[in-house]
Amino acid sequence: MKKILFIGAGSMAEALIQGWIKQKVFSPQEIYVTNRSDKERLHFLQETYGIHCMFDQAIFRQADLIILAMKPKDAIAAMRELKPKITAQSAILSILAGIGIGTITELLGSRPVARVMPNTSATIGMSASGIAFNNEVSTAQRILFLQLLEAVGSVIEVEEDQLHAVTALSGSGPAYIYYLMEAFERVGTEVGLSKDTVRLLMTQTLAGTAEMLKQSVDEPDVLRKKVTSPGGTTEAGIQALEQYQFNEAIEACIKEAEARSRSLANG
Ligand SMILES: NC(=O)C1=CN([C@@H]2O[C@H](COP(=O)(O)OP(=O)(O)OC[C@H]3O[C@@H](n4cnc5c(N)ncnc54)[C@H](O)[C@@H]3O)[C@@H](O)[C@H]2O)C=CC1
Ligand SMILES: O=C(O)[C@@H]1CCC=N1
Repeated sequence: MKKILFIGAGSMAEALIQGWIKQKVFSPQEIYVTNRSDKERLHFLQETYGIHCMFDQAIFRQADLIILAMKPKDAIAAMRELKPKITAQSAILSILAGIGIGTITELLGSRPVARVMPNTSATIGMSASGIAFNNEVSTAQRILFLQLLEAVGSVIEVEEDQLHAVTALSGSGPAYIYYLMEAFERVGTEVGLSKDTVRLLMTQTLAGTAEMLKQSVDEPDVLRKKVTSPGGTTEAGIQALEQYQFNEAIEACIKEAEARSRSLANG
């Protein structure tokens, strides 16, 4: 039986735990989770998923895989605390935004490290993840890491430096879409629909356009123009988006998030 140890028990850790249990990648008995001090949170996770939150410190030395899932701002101190507790054999899967593999091996010693940027859609097995490996990761471990992320969504291998852009786009991406949905629901009710009606219409519209983008040979601009009747409603809506600098807003959103990821790397 494997031993998977989460250091950090927040929303992303829970998304992976829930996804991996649901997809039967790991049994609850194989998952151990700890955090800094929030025992109530740990008990919630134990009660909800049947994982271990109270366990012998020996688990740190027996862990086959350690998942770094604390906040970047807490990561350096957390890894300093962790180093004496673990052996050189444990592989690391880090989901820490911004924190480089070099920093991890500096603090935890040379060992196989996979750096992953998933997103919270891992909860329902639909994460979009980017992954990068250091040279210590064997071919077998690389296959295992990719299988772990494929079990909770799509995964693509990138250069480590590209993970800053991955974080800005798909790591943070769900929040941008939720923010968009909040606006649709706010304005949709102002123009006479119930919140539930807007939720149904717009979740289906988002799902449908996502599937169109996956299945169609057309580029997004071609698909957009197929919706935009000259002088019609869509044209009026797009003109309003241009008037309020939609493209500039999206550019700033992604570039600011990418820059923040790089700043997290510098502590
Ligand atoms: N929330 C998201 O959508 C995503 C988050 N991430 C990354 O996942 C990591 C966790 O993010 P969230 O779950 O959102 O944060 P969170 O704030 O919900 O959870 C952070 C966890 O780390 C624990 N922690 C802090 N210091 C610790 C220490 N010294 N030892 C052990 N545990 C410690 C906290 O107790 C808490 O359980 C971050 O590095 C973030 O960049 C990556 C992809 C998506
Ligand atoms: O907001 C954050 O920093 C984390 C990383 C990507 C999504 N959430």
